[in-house]
Amino acid sequence: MTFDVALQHPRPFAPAAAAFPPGALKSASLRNQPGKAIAAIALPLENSFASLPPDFYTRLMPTPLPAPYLVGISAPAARLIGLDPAQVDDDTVAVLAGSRVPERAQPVAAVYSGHQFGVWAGQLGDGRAMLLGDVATAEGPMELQWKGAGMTPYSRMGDGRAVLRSSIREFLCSEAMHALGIPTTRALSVAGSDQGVVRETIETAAVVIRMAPTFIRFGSFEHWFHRNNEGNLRILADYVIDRFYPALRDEDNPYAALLEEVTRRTARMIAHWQSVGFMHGVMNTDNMSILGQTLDYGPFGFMEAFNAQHICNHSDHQGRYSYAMQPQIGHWNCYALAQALVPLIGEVEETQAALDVYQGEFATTVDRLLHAKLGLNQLPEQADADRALLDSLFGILQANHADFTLFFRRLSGLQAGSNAGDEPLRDLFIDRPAFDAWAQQYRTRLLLEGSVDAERKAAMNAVNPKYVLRNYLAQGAIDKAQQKDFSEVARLLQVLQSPFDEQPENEQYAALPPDWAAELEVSCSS
Ligand SMILES: Nc1ncnc2c1ncn2[C@@H]1O[C@H](COP(=O)(O)OP(=O)(O)OP(=O)(O)O)[C@@H](O)[C@H]1O
Ligand SMILES: [Mg+2]
Repeated sequence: MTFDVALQHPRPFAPAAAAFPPGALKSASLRNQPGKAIAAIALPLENSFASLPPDFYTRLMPTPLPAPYLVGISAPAARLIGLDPAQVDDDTVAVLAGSRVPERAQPVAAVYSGHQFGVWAGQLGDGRAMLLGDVATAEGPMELQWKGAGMTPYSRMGDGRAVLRSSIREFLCSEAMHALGIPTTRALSVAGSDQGVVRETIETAAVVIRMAPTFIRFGSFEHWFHRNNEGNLRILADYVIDRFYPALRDEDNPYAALLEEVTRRTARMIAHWQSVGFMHGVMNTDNMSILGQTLDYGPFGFMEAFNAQHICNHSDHQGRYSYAMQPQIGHWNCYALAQALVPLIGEVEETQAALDVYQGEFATTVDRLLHAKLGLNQLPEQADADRALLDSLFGILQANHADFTLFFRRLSGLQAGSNAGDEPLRDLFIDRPAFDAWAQQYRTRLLLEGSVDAERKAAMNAVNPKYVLRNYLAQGAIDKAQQKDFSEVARLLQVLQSPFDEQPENEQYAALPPDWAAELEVSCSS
């Protein structure tokens, strides 16, 4: 399938405003009363983000949840920040829940704006997320953020809380995506409480601790652009460049270089999503990380029965964020960021040039990833024929609604010289002759490059996951957790942390969804 990344721009670039009013925005006032800081765990926290002027955030304290308990912890994420996952005592759980604040924490909620479903939404901000600070790790400074820790000045109509259901989903998927090698924010933990939270029904509250070098979003830049505050726009861009993209400082126009690099990373991230069938569900510009990491796991889904038009977000009536649309929307979102950076870049042409790298970067990455999924080398003279081979593959996957993950995993077992081992693959298709015809083309292509079955199988199994977070698996863990049995959260996490391994004892986690899960719908409610 060729992904179409041509897009309708929201509007032409506006010229940079001649002058910006100084200090256009005062930071929102603090609504939460500061609580008492208690050294529950001795995290050596700094807060680099809080060194920005106060316009960028509000200092505040989380609202404690009563009697918190641990629902899940990611051992690798814990070790990354120097925590021993086996030593989680009550004080630590209280910190993970936002019920206690580490002594060195300087909690802040950040302001941002954004485009939601293609429409300018104005000011949003961390309505339920709060940054504790950052910790030095082997991978560089890592910010820790509570999600669901109470109201902030940016909560608007919301209650500042997150429910157990959505928190488990975010926790599991963050770590699953990381294990798949896809750029993403991480998740350290989920802590729950019996405190009720009103959604469609009454659910219970939970807090996830997320980790990322920064949670700055495209919408953080759009915020200052739309307020005509070039001073703060520049402060934010300089902060991001100096801290996260220091090599760009030496470029002739560091702001254009920033846009180009973020555009490239975004294109690559979305190419990775397409390659594993991940659908984000809410690709609003306030959910786009300035680091090109997957951010905000709400109504996401992994493709099961293949349908390029699949919409994983029950509330997305137009299908704006369907699987097939994701590449275009990634470009659209970069456009919104570009618009916000025009005042710093100066030249509209230079801005456009930085944005124009998107299609090429996406196409190159997706082509590389799809070749790897098929176990094929990229041969220049075969480029057109390979495109046709991929087009016909996606055509039969679509026509047969074949399971995306199982197809690619089983494909590694196909033999180049014989159809003797085809049955598990053929079984995924209703139209078996269509599969046979495609398999014959594929075999011809394998033989052309002298592909060796065993080598190809090993290489394909290293890129085609066996285990992804299917909605029904997440739901099974959630159902048990809602009965206070957290064992399935732990087990599923463990399975998903090695998605490419065979794990014979966990075969059932690679199975097709049961009938009851076919109509499972995921809403924005979280
Ligand atoms: N329960 C809530 N209480 C307060 N604000 C909320 C709540 N749910 C969402 N928001 C806010 O609504 C806006 C858009 O919500 P969205 O679902 O994209 O974000 P989120 O899931 O809360 O957070 P994040 O993007 O940090 O993962 C954000 O400003 C978010 O903080
Ligand atoms: Mg969000």
